Amino acid sequence: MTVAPEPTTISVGGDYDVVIGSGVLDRVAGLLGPDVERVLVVHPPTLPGLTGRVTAALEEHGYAVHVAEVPDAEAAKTATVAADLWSQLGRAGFTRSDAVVGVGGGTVTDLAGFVAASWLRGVRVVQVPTTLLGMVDAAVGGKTGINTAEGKNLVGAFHPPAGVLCDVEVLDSLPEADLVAGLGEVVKCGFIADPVILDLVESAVSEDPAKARTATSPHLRELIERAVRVKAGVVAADLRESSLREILNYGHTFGHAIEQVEGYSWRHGEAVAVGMVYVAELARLTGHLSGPEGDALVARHRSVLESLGLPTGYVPGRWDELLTAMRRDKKSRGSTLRFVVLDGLARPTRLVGPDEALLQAAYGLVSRRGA
Ligand SMILES: NC(=O)c1ccc[n+]([C@@H]2O[C@H](COP(=O)([O-])OP(=O)(O)OC[C@H]3O[C@@H](n4cnc5c(N)ncnc54)[C@H](O)[C@@H]3O)[C@@H](O)[C@H]2O)c1
Ligand SMILES: O=C(O)C(=O)C[C@@H](O)[C@H](O)[C@H](O)COP(=O)(O)O
Ligand SMILES: [Zn+2]
Repeated sequence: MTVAPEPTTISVGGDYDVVIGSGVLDRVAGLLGPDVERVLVVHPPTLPGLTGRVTAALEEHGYAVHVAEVPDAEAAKTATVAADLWSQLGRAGFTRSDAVVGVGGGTVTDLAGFVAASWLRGVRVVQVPTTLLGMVDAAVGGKTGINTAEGKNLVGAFHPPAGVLCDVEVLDSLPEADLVAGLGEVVKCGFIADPVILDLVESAVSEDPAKARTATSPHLRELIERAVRVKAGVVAADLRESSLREILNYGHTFGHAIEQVEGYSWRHGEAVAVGMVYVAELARLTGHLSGPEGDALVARHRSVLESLGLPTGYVPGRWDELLTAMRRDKKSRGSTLRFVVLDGLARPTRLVGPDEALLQAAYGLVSRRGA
């Protein structure tokens, strides 16, 4: 019989904890604090069982629980959905000492966090991510937001959670494609900060490619913890993205552009995977990566992502739309585009205002018919 390892607690700058383990979902009440009376539990339509467990755990502790189901996936991250939640909070009389709990993937934690940030200018939020991507990235760090017709995450706030509960058991029901998309952000942490992540992924894939893509992979718990440590360290040092935090945006300028151009039919982690190959090629074209080592690092982007089943190419012929979307990236300053690129493995830096011809050439290097 294998015994599940004890939960791991990772502190984010001493401000709040991320708890990772089996069965930790039921600890939700302990994170709310003594003053809270009312709790709004925000969840997608796909998780009635998990939401019921969270709700029961809260009711057992005497909280007045209000449950709000929101549309699935990216359709949750709209002003209309946020406004509906504000109405629910208003009708139920939520005060500044009440709280929001987000139960779901990154789309739900982004929305729940934003609603908590904006209600009465900020109430407590506890995040219970139920996807790999939510656990390793979206629920940690206090970046909250919704989309507008013009682009991804264009409205939002920095609002750290009071705590994050990553119950790894819930990943058993996650569709494989969503698990793989979450591995895209894990791999990102490998390239920008912790290369052991890449070694672990590569060794898992060489042992058994199918196993590396499953929730029960023996490496998954370690990968989750390593990615959370990367994110926690970065956001503790630079919550408001004045500089260092931008490294977490590796691959996102092009990735977000794909998501928008594709009407959010691509998973975020898939689009970021292509975005990372795009910036790796851009780094080579601009001399940030050079020589055999640079070539090997670009090739490693493709090999590790493809070994997991993530996409590394995008269709040709969409340059104008992609460029328009990239201009709305939050790292842009005026008409100057800025990218996170690598000077080497785990050596992120900024590329400011590259020549448009090079941007388009990098697109040429990732574009493939049928991608
Ligand atoms: N705030 C941040 O720092 C940050 C970081 C990374 C990504 N994000 C955002 O996160 C979003 C992507 O998150 P995601 O990949 O989790 O997508 P998602 O929230 O759309 O979830 C993916 C799918 O999995 C389903 N699901 C969730 N948990 C499940 C479970 N345990 N079992 C079965 N099905 C389950 C959902 O209903 C959905 O259909 C994007 O909007 C992205 O912009 C935010
Ligand atoms: O936490 C961050 O900072 C990140 O950039 C993490 C990203 O993985 C995430 O997708 C984030 O939502 C992107 O933020 P944005 O500022 O580019 O909208
Ligand atoms: Zn992301």
